[in-house]
Amino acid sequence: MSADVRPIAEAEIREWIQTVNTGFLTAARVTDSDVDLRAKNGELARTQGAFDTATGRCVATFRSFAQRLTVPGGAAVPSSAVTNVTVLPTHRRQGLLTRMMAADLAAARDRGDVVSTLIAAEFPIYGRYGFGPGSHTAEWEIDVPRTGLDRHRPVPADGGRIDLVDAAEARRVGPALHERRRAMTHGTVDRSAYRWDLVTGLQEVSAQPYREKFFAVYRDADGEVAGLAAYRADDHWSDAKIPQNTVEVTDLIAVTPAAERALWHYLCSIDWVQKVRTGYRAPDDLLPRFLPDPRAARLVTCADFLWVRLLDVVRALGARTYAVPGVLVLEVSDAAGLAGGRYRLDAGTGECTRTREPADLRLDVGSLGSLYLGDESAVRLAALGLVAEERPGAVALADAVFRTARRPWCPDVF
Ligand SMILES: CC(=O)SCCNC(=O)CCNC(=O)[C@H](O)C(C)(C)COP(=O)(O)OP(=O)(O)OC[C@H]1O[C@@H](n2cnc3c(N)ncnc32)[C@H](O)[C@@H]1OP(=O)(O)O
Repeated sequence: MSADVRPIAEAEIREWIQTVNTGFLTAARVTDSDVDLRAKNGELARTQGAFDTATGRCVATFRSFAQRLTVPGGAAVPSSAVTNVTVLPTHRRQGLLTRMMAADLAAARDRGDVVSTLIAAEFPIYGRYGFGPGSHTAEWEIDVPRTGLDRHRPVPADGGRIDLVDAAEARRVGPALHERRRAMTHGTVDRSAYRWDLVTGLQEVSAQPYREKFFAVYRDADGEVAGLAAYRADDHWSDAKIPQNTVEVTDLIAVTPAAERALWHYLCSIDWVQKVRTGYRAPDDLLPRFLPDPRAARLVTCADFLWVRLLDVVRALGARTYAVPGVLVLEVSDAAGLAGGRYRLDAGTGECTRTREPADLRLDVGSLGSLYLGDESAVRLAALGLVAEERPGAVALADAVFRTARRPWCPDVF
């Protein structure tokens, strides 16, 4: 079967969304509102489709959009975020994703994007295109009675206060809070106005119907908003008429540890609630240690999350800061020919340049993507045979240079 791969036209949006829904195993029918939202919020030039040459039908989809990724030290680099990747089951393993990805990465590099990012549906898909797992995510289930928290005193002890607000108020205060957190958390990406509309129910797409939530805002002792939690609860009672509700947290944005602590305490203090599912958090989240008994928080998910593909090594490595000084010469291989070469990183000055000096380490661009945000250990990659040491001590130095005290975290799904 042959297919043409190209950006879609406006008249093809409906069929393109239907293909996304089918590829993601969602039977939802595409509505006029879905089409309008995609037309307003997607750049058609960056929205690719593959069209079967025999039938003319859209059989594969791919989209990228402009994003900002916070790197260690707090700078934000321009990223091309990849999403809505699907190939119909009838057309898989014929190279369609490979063609769409090649076109998108080349365009992103030509545009001047420093990295490309995505959240992989399955681990084995994207390594071949030069992406590496750059951050991880974790989820806990809290056994509330076991926490040891005093659930009869949910009011913050630090002079702050918590108020329940409606979705419109959450939509109003949320973006500034999210931006503050993005600037202080490497691995975080910006959240668009469109996404804010979706998570607060102001807009809805048929493939992901909105379910009502509660929103709690934390204000510190000075009255400044420093945290927001969005959550839902189910309605379970035992035969003995004992409430056994579970709270599912969909978002908890805090810009101070005090706000974070107060919101978790609040969520664990709601009458009837026996369990709290935290939603995706940082793998080194403070949460378990906020509880008098941290074992009450059982880790239920720990997996790779944000994948990073370096497109411009000089700008990428030059944008972040490093834990310790040191000079490393990296020989980076890139099968796609986009970012390969030999680079000299001076971690003391933060400068990265192309060089002809002998290499200290050899690695491929995906492994550099795994090191980039500070999550992965060079020592571990060397043990796996993914980093080769050309100068004794270079692996240990790379480990010290690249890693960060707190692990990167991307709270947003895109
Ligand atoms: C960022 C996001 O949107 S993540 C969402 C990804 N989409 C999904 O998971 C939806 C369901 N899956 C699909 O739609 C498709 O299988 C895709 C998009 C993952 C792959 O599309 P395809 O057109 O089949 O990929 P393509 O033919 O270009 O495959 C290239 C290579 O990757 C391999 N590959 C592709 N998908 C997978 C997979 N899921 N697991 C393991 N290997 C895979 C292929 O076997 C092939 O390897 P080969 O060259 O050694 O034969």
